[in-house]
Amino acid sequence: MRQKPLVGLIMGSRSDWETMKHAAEILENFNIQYEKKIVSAHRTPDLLYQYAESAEERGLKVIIAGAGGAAHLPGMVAAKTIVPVLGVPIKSAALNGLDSLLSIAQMPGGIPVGTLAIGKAGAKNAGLLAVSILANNDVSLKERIHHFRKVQAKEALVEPWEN
Ligand SMILES: Nc1c(C(=O)O)ncn1[C@@H]1O[C@H](COP(=O)(O)O)[C@@H](O)[C@H]1O
Repeated sequence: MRQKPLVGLIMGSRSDWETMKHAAEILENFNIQYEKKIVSAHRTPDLLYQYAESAEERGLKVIIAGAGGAAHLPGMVAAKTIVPVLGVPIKSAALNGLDSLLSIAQMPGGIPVGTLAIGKAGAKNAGLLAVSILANNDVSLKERIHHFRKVQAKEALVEPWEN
């Protein structure tokens, strides 16, 4: 039987997938059950409400939301659920993602969104943060994160003149 998704990976547009696929890659590498979906506060507001309102009872533990420009998606999702929301600012063409970053980060007190860096690194880190949150209740996942960090540290020291 397929397990229920623990992480919801959503994005405002299909054009965000190039960035958000880096979060998906992390979730897949750690073998986390997740679902992915295009949801937009602007273009599909009813779907957004439905998605956010049902997230908790559907068993989602973390939502990763990527959006660019007037990036209202993460904040609006957070307004409608108590499931933790991690926001990924997509690098926009007009303002290089600074618009996305500020739209996601500058939430009013009371409705938190954990904001990551702009673009690929932010998406990757959102995936890793979701894994860390889930690992609080999963010892074997914790061990795998420790292993990931060890491998990463080793790789960081590979010198460019080595072959
Ligand atoms: N920021 C939002 C929201 C939202 O916040 O709900 N919905 C779409 N968008 C963003 O519009 C940008 C351009 O979208 P298109 O490429 O589809 O024109 C995308 O980065 C998307 O996240």
